[in-house]
Amino acid sequence: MRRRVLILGSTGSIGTQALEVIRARPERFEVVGLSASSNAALLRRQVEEFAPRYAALESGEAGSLAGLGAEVLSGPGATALLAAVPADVVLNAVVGFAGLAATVSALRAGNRLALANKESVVAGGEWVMELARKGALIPVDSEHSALFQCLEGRRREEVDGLLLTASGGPFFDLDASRLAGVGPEDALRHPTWRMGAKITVDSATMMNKGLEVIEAHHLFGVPYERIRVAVHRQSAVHGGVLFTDGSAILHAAPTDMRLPIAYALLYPERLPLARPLPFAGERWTFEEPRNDLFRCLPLAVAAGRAGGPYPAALNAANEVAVRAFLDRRIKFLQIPEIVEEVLEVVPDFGPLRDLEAVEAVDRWAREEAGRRVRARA
Ligand SMILES: NC(=O)C1=CN([C@@H]2O[C@H](COP(=O)(O)OP(=O)(O)OC[C@H]3O[C@@H](n4cnc5c(N)ncnc54)[C@H](OP(=O)(O)O)[C@@H]3O)[C@@H](O)[C@H]2O)C=CC1
Ligand SMILES: CC(=O)[C@@H](O)[C@H](O)COP(=O)(O)O
Ligand SMILES: [Mn+2]
Repeated sequence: MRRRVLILGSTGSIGTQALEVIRARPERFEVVGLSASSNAALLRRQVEEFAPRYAALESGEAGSLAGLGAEVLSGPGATALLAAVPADVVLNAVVGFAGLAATVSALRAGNRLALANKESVVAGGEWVMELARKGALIPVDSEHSALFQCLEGRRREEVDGLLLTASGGPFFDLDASRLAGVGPEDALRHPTWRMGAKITVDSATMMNKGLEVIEAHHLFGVPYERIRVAVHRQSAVHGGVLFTDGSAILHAAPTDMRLPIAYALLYPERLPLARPLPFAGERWTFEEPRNDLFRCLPLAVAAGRAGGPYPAALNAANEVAVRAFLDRRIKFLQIPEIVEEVLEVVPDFGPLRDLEAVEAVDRWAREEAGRRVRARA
């Protein structure tokens, strides 16, 4: 049976790799819909190649998608609308908080969600997980796909904790004085993965690992004190489950996002996309994170533990600060500074029980962070 898939964020790093998987095995998939933010030219080429029933564009030249046989959804909210179209699986590969509405829409429609957009789970927290419990969510983030695979068929009461590995990013060996001078071109040189700009900067600050700790806490229901992070420069081991008898089951795979993407799209089947690692001759190292220098990881864990509006505020402040860093309006070390300052002034937002409530926190934190960026620019 061909899986009917919707790819949200089809023009990005995850989206294009998902289409590579589909291109390699066209007999296994039917692309029902594709969506992008503003890259109409690439979306048009994708529509020409994959002939989906729907094409969605949030902003930009939607007129250029006309005449291809696809129904065009355009304007703000087009992606979330597409996410509710009946499908076997929806891949959410949108970047940032903008992906939350689509996550909610897919889950509410009863669609299975292959989730790359970690910001949805970070900002939406328990409330999104309640929606996910009613439907089905398969993680795409490499560490969470690893954990998902290690947990399959295990007795939950025998799980003692989780291990997330971090590459350490391009700056792990630098000292504070050198870190102060790094620019976007340095941060965008990830040592092991090729990814979109936002997540690549998050990897360099270690915010990516902080977001992933929160993501793991919600996806797998494991308390923060039982989630460990180890810096593993080789990015061969992606995660592991620690058991009460002292055993650990680790997941190792090539640094190739097509594997977790394909696993989530065709779950529980595996596609022969790559060869296993050679193992013999490899050297693997596991180190403590440098929390004194890379403040985003402990800030994120503290926000996760605080709960309520804190993770959404952390995420929004980070998105604003990363954008400003990429635009050279602030320095690298000002990213954690701004995030920390915003977290210090989070007011009481009451319980976050719907999208509007989470969006209110996001808006507030963006304003707070934006003011702090302008003060430094
Ligand atoms: N890249 C990777 O290897 C990994 C990524 N992830 C996560 O996956 C998600 C996507 O990352 P990545 O592919 O790197 O990001 P990219 O920046 O490469 O791509 C983002 C995609 O989202 C679309 N998009 C941006 N804003 C909106 C919006 N407001 N509404 C709808 N679509 C939008 C973009 O469209 P357009 O091109 O038109 O701007 C693009 O298709 C992130 O949450 C990231 O953390 C997780 C693990 C690994
Ligand atoms: C591929 C993937 O899942 C990324 O989230 C990756 O883990 C980023 O690498 P870091 O370990 O450097 O954050
Ligand atoms: Mn990851």
